[in-house]
Amino acid sequence: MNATRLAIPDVILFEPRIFGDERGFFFESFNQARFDEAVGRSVTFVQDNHSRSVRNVLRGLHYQIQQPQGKLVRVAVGEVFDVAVDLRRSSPTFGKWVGAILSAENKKQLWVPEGFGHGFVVLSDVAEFLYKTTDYYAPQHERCIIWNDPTLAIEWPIQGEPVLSAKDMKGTAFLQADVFA
Ligand SMILES: Cc1cn([C@H]2C[C@H](O)[C@@H](COP(=O)(O)OP(=O)(O)O[C@H]3O[C@@H](C)C(=O)[C@@H](O)[C@H]3O)O2)c(=O)[nH]c1=O
Repeated sequence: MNATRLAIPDVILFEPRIFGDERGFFFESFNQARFDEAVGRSVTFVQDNHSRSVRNVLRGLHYQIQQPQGKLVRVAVGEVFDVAVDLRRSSPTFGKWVGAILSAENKKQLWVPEGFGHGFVVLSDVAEFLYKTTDYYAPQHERCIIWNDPTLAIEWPIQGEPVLSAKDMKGTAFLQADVFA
């Protein structure tokens, strides 16, 4: 497993070692000891999520202002562009974003720590998105920043308008959003 810190160093891209043979493939999709070593601390996950979306669906930018969730995300079907936005005011990279292509083919995983907004857009006909979270879903603490916020200026690799949930259409501007200390 290869672990690479991105331009926001707390965000880590994992590339698992794939064992292919005539039957298909095998890889460790999660290894607690290796994960903790790469992150540099002990991380506990409490929830696993799985969503399916069609092309151009954009989910995000989501976070929980209390009970913040670290997320280890991956794609089992299709391809997405996945984004993490640093929402920690005290961070040197506050308001910056990083993105990565995650796909069933490349099997990459992104570690999006607590204190980040998270979202993705689907680049294939369908995508199945799997992720582990470090805290439970708490809708009362859920916040959404609008995907196309001009201050964040995320370069989503799509043409035209994405497909959004009613909730995500009403996302807040970054400059008005609740953020972390
Ligand atoms: C996220 C979540 C949703 N739900 C329910 C609430 C709702 O009825 C339905 C769909 O929820 P949403 O529209 O919020 O799902 P979705 O837009 O996929 O939300 C997810 O987006 C990505 C980008 C993230 O980062 C996740 O943390 C999460 O916020 O599922 C749960 O029961 N548990 C959960 O953990």
